[in-house]
Amino acid sequence: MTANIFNFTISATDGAARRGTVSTAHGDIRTPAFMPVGTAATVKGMTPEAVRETGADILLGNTYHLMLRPGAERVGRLGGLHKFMNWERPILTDSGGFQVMSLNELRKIDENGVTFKSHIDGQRFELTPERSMEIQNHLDATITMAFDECTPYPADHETAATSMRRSMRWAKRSSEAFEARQGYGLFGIVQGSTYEDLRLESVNALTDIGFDGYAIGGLAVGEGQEAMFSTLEVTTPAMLADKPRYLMGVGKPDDLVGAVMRGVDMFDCVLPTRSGRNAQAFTRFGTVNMRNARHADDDRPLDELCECPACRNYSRAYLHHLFKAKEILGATLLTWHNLQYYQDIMRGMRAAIEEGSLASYALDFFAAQENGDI
Ligand SMILES: O=c1[nH]cnc2cc3nc(NCc4cccs4)[nH]c3cc12
Ligand SMILES: [Zn+2]
Repeated sequence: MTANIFNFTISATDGAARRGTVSTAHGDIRTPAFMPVGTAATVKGMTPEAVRETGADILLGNTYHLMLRPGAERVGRLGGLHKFMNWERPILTDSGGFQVMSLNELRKIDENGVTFKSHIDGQRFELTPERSMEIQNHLDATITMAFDECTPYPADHETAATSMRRSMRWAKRSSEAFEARQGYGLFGIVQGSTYEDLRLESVNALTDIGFDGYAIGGLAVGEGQEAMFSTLEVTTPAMLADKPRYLMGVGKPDDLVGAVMRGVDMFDCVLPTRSGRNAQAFTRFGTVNMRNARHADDDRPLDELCECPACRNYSRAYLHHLFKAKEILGATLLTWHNLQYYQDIMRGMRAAIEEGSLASYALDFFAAQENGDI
């Protein structure tokens, strides 16, 4: 049922992990949640119905791509992203800043925002906190992300402080420009690189502004899992306990389990979809490259225990053939499998938190990843 207010309720906890529900104008999100990435208003190779069948409650859309093509105002005129891509459940859109900085060489950043040239037609664009809020409003995003700067990694303390403080000024401008609507939310983004004092300063600055949820940015940028986890260990305990926590751009299956155990509720990552198109399968026993010749005569399914269409109806030999022949069906089937496997991990953790058995879930998970037969 669609709520008319944006709300987060926690139904169980297990250590630092939380089992919750985010209720929104477009339906509920069961947390811990994984958001498939739908960059250009599509989860590549998947229909929205198929994405729903994997168990996803919410998708991510990219402001940078959509503002360039087909254009934010055009999507707005056509009824917004939900109608445009036929996904009526929650959609979170990012603010565009991260992708301008990571995808576009022809960009300039200053206190006001970022200016850049389109990689499609060379047209000049400007992204500011105010323009980003306007674009995400045209897209009719259920959850809007504040406009921030992801501090490059590594960064010395002074650089990280300067970058984080600019993002906090942009967070304030984002909050002031955001058009609040019943059932819609605005999330702030914590920065501060891997410095505990800066992370705490950023959490406090965002808490003072007041957001519907809080993302942890500036991670999954090459710092490695140990530094990511130690940064989470100092950051999540300082964040409001009754608001959703979203770790941006994460991650591999073991990142998800470790981050949920450290208090994270929401995730997005291109890995399951991008790897699926590149013949890499994520399974409970580890990753499998379906282009490897050893699969050519293997009549077994990818994973006997998986209920996705790829594992129910096809063999490894067939998947191997599809990738060798560069058939589109290979990308579709393996994308479906990877997304369903990611949702199975989230389902497993949601159930484990409800039972108070997340620690043993994690032990079994890591053991199978280590010595499974793949
Ligand atoms: O601080 C951030 N602010 C706003 N968006 C982000 C997205 C992010 N995505 C990753 N990692 C996944 C990656 C995707 C492409 C290159 S790295 N880390 C991220 C950090 C941020
Ligand atoms: Zn499967």
